[in-house]
Amino acid sequence: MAALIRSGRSVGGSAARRRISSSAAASEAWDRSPASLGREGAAEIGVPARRGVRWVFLGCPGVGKGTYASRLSQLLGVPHVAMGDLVRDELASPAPLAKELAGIVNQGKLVPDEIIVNLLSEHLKNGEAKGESGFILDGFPRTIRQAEILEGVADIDLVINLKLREEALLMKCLGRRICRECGGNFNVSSVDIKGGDGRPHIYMPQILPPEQCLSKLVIREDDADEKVVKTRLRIYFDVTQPVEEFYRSRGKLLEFDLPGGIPESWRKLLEALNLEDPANRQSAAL
Ligand SMILES: Nc1ncnc2c1ncn2[C@@H]1O[C@H](COP(=O)(O)OP(=O)(O)O)[C@@H](O)[C@H]1O
Repeated sequence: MAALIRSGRSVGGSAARRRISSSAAASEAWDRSPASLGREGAAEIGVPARRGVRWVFLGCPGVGKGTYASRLSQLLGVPHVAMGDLVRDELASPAPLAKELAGIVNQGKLVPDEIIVNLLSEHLKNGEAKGESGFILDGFPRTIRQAEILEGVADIDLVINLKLREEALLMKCLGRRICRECGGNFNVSSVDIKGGDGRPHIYMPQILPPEQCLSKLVIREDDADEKVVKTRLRIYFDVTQPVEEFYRSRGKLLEFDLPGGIPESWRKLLEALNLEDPANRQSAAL
């Protein structure tokens, strides 16, 4: 396990770990990000570039962890590490483990911690060898044991907990489509759930694929069956939700209720993180 995430400096050991507010954590991490530091500029004046952010995304299946983790990874210049993709790559490989994994994943169950930690460790080691620093983890940790292992090897700056009502999660999983060629993620369901009892109206439009992807759309096996999606949601509530408390008690959890579709949610997430997307600034100026 020692191989897992060795790169970068640690921002204090576990005893010295500070309780930091989420927005303070975000702006502190932003200060450390290659995007704001300017790697070339730093090198020119002889200052070594500091490490990239180490953030984690938590949230139920279908909530959109992949979408927002991927956008933030581009914005902050750190790798997006999607645990589900690492598992699916292993499934698609001729590795002897693939068959065993398929049985677990296609039933919506969690892969044993040891296998997951090995897959992640290997991936991060390869990234480290290529000079990568920092990460945005999506889909890890999913158990308290995984969170403890991660805590033993890396200081996490911030954990973003994405939240959405259960009815919407179910619709989003069942409507998810992936382009087998470009890997693009789309959704043929639109979510429109009335507000009431203090809950806001939720509207998330379909995310339709471009023409060239239309004939190449596939459905993930674990999204294809409502029973399997419900199993994944139940497992999240039983096994993964305690991980939220693990980070809440360490002052690292940023709770974020998705307000609607991607443009609105992305804008509000950036606000909550005290970040600015230059692409948004440009389009606002047009
Ligand atoms: N951290 C993890 N621990 C155990 N199993 C995992 C983990 N991450 C991914 N998996 C396996 O891969 C599947 C797909 O993961 P992911 O794409 O992240 O799904 P979701 O869309 O449900 O969040 C999970 O249902 C599980 O079987």
